[in-house]
Amino acid sequence: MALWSILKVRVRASLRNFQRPLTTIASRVDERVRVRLGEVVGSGNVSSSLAVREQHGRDESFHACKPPDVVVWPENTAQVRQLARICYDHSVPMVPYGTGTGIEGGVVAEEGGVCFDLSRMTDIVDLHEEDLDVTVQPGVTRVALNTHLRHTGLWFPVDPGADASLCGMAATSASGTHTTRYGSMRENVANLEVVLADGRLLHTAGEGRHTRKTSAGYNLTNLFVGSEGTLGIITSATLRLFPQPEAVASAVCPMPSVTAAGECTLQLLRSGVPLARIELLDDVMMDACNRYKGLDYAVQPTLFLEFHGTPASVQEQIRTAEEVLSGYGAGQLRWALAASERARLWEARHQAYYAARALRPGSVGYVTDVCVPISKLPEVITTTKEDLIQSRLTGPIAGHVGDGNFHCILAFSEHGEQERQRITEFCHRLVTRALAVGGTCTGEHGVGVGKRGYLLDEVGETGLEVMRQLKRALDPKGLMNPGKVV
Ligand SMILES: Cc1cc2c(cc1C)N(C[C@H](O)[C@H](O)[C@H](O)COP(=O)(O)OP(=O)(O)OC[C@H]1O[C@@H](n3cnc4c(N)ncnc43)[C@H](O)[C@@H]1O)c1[nH]c(=O)[nH]c(=O)c1N2
Ligand SMILES: CC(C)CC(=O)C(=O)O
Ligand SMILES: [Mn+2]
Repeated sequence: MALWSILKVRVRASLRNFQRPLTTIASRVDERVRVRLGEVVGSGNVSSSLAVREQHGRDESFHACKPPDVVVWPENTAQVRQLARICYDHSVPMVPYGTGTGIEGGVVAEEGGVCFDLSRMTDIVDLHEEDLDVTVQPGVTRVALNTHLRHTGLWFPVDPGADASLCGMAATSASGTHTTRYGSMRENVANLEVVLADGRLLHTAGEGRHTRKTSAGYNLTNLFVGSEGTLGIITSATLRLFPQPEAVASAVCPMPSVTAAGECTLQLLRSGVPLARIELLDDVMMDACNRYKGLDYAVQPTLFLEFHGTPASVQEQIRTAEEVLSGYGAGQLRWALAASERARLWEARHQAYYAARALRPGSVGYVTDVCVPISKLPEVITTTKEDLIQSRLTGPIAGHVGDGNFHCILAFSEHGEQERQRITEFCHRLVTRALAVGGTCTGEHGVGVGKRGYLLDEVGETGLEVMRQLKRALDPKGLMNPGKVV
């Protein structure tokens, strides 16, 4: 098929996703099943109310709501296993739900079924301070964990903007602004407890094991990291912890262009400065953040930087970074040294999504999430900025540039058909551009329903077939979060 025809088919498929109305799929959960589910969790922990189902049938993205038939709130792993067994016996789909902050429609109940809301499993089960690790249940969020750890001198660094559940973060292979230094969920999960579709219990690294490394057999832990609820329900995660840095300094640094910011980022990474954070916000994003958070930063492409270490090492890192920055035309750095100032700065970055949408009150957000080899970042981000202008789209750019990962946040009105089409076409061009230079269609948000059409291009026929074989082996009836990823 000619390239143009492929593009048209893809765009049409994406538009269908956009336009799908809120639908209620014929219930596959009959009264008999509902009663059995209620017997496991108790009547206060199961609901078929439309409001509750609609709330669970969508995430924070534009993807159309499809409510599950029933929502259950298990309180422990034994209950999750019993519920899964009932669903398995009756061939009912299961959709795990963390905090619903996903961006690719991961919790949308494509085929109805039972939504497992895990927010009532909130125990921090095992904290091994000497081993630098902790085991948490799926209702524990990243902020709750770090609040709990505050007085231990330890912390968990993976920080998506939202206060997501840590098991949901494992399920989507999330990352955040600290990933450039501390890694994403892929590097920071040591073990997972998983309830499989038929109710069996799996410990991906063996029960009770929490080592820094292992070479014992297949890496089942990282099979489940990023599996988006399609292989099983994560009922606990063992996570690596880090000592809280002794000294921290953050800075805001205006740059002459996104190209200069991208090239400067590369040079900073090559210089060996162990940057704790390096984020790019373009001029439109800076304007949005200023307005949304009442800030007064210059409206131009800007790097947000952070350095961690001993006081002496932070000073040295800053000296090297300033030398590099000045070579790329950086403006005056504005420092945020007090904890409260730093918190304000990073809160503005974490809420970039809402700031972008506030540029158009009442809008919904379409978020892109490409990641490219870091050497390709300046070129891809520059072309993307030009494409945005040519397409007459308002799409602030926010990037975890230290990882080669960036987002355009396209705020649009649900009623503007032509604009939707331009957005879909722009997003398709962006993913194609990223794939062409050895990149990925999603650096951190996952495939969900939004990126399914790109997996084949990215991993190839054999890659996709092996993924599907794994799925069939673990979920032979296709009940785990159907319609997602593969
Ligand atoms: C403002 C803002 C800012 C950001 C983000 C969102 C928003 C609204 N995100 C996206 C989102 O926070 C991220 O994908 C989280 O990992 C989602 O976690 P939830 O608990 O909300 O999962 P949610 O409930 O949304 O589910 C997401 C997927 O995981 C599955 N799932 C959830 N819990 C599970 C469990 N216990 N077992 C098995 N499957 C499970 C679900 O079935 C679904 O497929 C993000 N992301 C990112 O990586 N970096 C970022 O910087 C940001 N920033
Ligand atoms: C909604 C997205 C733009 C959130 C995200 O990944 C980010 O802000 O980095
Ligand atoms: Mn992000």
